[in-house]
Amino acid sequence: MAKILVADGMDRNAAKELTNMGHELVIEHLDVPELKRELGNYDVIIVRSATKIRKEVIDAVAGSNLKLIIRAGVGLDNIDVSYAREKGIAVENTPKASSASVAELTIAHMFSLARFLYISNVTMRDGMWYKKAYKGIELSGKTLGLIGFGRIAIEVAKRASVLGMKVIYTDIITKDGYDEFSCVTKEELIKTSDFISLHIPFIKEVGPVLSENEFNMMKDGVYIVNCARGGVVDEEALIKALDSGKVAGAAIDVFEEEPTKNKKLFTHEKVSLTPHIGASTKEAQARIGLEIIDKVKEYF
Ligand SMILES: NC(=O)c1ccc[n+]([C@@H]2O[C@H](COP(=O)([O-])OP(=O)(O)OC[C@H]3O[C@@H](n4cnc5c(N)ncnc54)[C@H](O)[C@@H]3O)[C@@H](O)[C@H]2O)c1
Ligand SMILES: O=C(O)CC[C@@H](O)C(=O)O
Repeated sequence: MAKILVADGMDRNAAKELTNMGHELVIEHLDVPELKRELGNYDVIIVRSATKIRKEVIDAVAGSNLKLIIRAGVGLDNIDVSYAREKGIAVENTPKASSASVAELTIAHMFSLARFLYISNVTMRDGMWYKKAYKGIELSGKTLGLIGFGRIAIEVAKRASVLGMKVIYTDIITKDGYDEFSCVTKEELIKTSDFISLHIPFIKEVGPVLSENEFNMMKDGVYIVNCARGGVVDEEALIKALDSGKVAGAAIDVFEEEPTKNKKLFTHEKVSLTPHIGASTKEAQARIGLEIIDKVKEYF
């Protein structure tokens, strides 16, 4: 049986099930010095995005009891994965569970931008009635360009096409079986999309895939949605493009630093914001819980 540290919370039913299976669960968020001191006493740690497991933590616990790091989610950018594996610590994630939830948030953000939902909720609370200022657009008939065409983007594409959008995508890997959507080059996507939504991992060595150069190539009045990772869009270049009017609006769930301190971005009148909640639905968290149970069963 395993001693498991649940560092960033998890679905209550799944936690109960792990306990019923005989595992010992401690539910507590630890900071880096505490992780370095205490993580070696556990067999497994389960994290979401708040806990970072970097080289210094891995070095402190290498050769201890710790055998498995489970990322309750998709992105592994908060863990030094190859270094952990080099030190004999397995790393697993739960990649399938949240795709529908993130896709729904992406679509919600597109509506929010198109119809000023995010800003009219603010100004009306201040007693304003800016009816004339909020002349929106329909999503129907617009071109949605998806950068990355994996699990989440495919769910976005299906929903967007039902709304009457033309969906195009670009990916570094060829994707078969999606003839209803057009695969194009990144450059063509950037030049022809009315909405651009990103669904790729953040890779430090690659850096942002949308920077000043890409913004300059876009249609005037384009909308940007990022429910993928902070860092895949250059925040300063985005602010500049919003200020110039090149970008009509941006919806952002994920930030270069979280919680974000980029005041210019989070107070911008053309930005629809959520605090990294793509996977934060009851259904996604319940499915993630089930995937976690399967992962623990594989090892213990
Ligand atoms: N906002 C949230 O709460 C939330 C929740 C889950 C996942 N995510 C993010 O969404 C990302 C996508 O998740 P997924 O499950 O669809 O992953 P996935 O692995 O199924 O799909 C990612 C796709 O991006 C492609 N890709 C990678 N780099 C690319 C690049 N530079 N240009 C074009 N294509 C590229 C890959 O080939 C792959 O097809 C995750 O990496 C994660 O960072 C965010
Ligand atoms: O765990 C979270 O809160 C976010 C998860 C999400 O970004 C992911 O990559 O799965």
